Amino acid sequence: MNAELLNWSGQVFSKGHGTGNDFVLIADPAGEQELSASAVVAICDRRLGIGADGVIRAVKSSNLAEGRALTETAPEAEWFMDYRNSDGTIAEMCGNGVRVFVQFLLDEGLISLQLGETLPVGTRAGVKLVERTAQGFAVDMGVWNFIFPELAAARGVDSLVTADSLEVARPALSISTGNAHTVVALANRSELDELELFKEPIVEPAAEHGSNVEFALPDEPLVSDGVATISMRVHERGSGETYSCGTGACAAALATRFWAGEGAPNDWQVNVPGGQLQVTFFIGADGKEHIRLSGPAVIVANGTFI
Ligand SMILES: N[C@@H](CCC[C@H](N)C(=O)O)C(=O)O
Repeated sequence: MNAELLNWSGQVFSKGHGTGNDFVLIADPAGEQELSASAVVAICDRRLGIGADGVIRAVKSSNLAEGRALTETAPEAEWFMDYRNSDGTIAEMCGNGVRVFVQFLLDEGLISLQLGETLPVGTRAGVKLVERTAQGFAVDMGVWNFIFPELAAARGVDSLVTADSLEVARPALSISTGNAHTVVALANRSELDELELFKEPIVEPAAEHGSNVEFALPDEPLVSDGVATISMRVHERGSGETYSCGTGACAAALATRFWAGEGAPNDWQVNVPGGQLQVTFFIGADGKEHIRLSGPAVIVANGTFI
């Protein structure tokens, strides 16, 4: 037994996923559980631990410094999603994780939320509004921005991405949807299927703290019945290739809409190895464009560290 896991003896957890992006979830309302990087690595180890793309700790916002900072402006965000990548690094936001987080709070009896009701959730990328829907949850992910706006405006791309299976470096566009993403458009299905993502793709120039890299393939035709569809695979910063990335699906839809030009729709379906996500762009009450991400959230098991 890994010594890190012994420290967790008696702690209960749940295992869940959103379109195959999987997490170990822990309730720690009082913020008493120390979540070291090495403990996260041990928990996420798929052979020696439980196995997951990340760990999510549910803490009352008032019991965490980052949460307290948020509640000064948004006191309604009672719960904070403390998200960690499988390599132990901290990430600002997780689009799949936030849906699974709310399902976990519901299953644990920590909140009540009827269909159509919305829960404000504190994250390191601000407060996200999570609505319970018949299919799972729909999240107002807030506003987005280009990471290198001058380059994006001048050239439509801002960096080059090198991945093992691609013979030449590909032009890409970097977008923040709360966390950093770099999106590459692929030419055909075999490029997507044969993509080699064991090694981290190289992005030049890189975003300040690195980025998640999405490889997107537009459907042909891109738009059908007013909805644009793309397929995507992702190499996540701090977790490697995953079956899905919610914030990444938003970035891939945004980049493809940008490249498609005027007239591209605001409703997108993003097919990922673990399922399907819906992304919609809309104008929020603040007059700015927001992203709405919808998809399922599934808890598959509850357990106890021994
Ligand atoms: N899988 C998540 C994103 C998790 C964080 C990411 N790896 C990062 O470091 O930014 C999602 O569904 O958005």
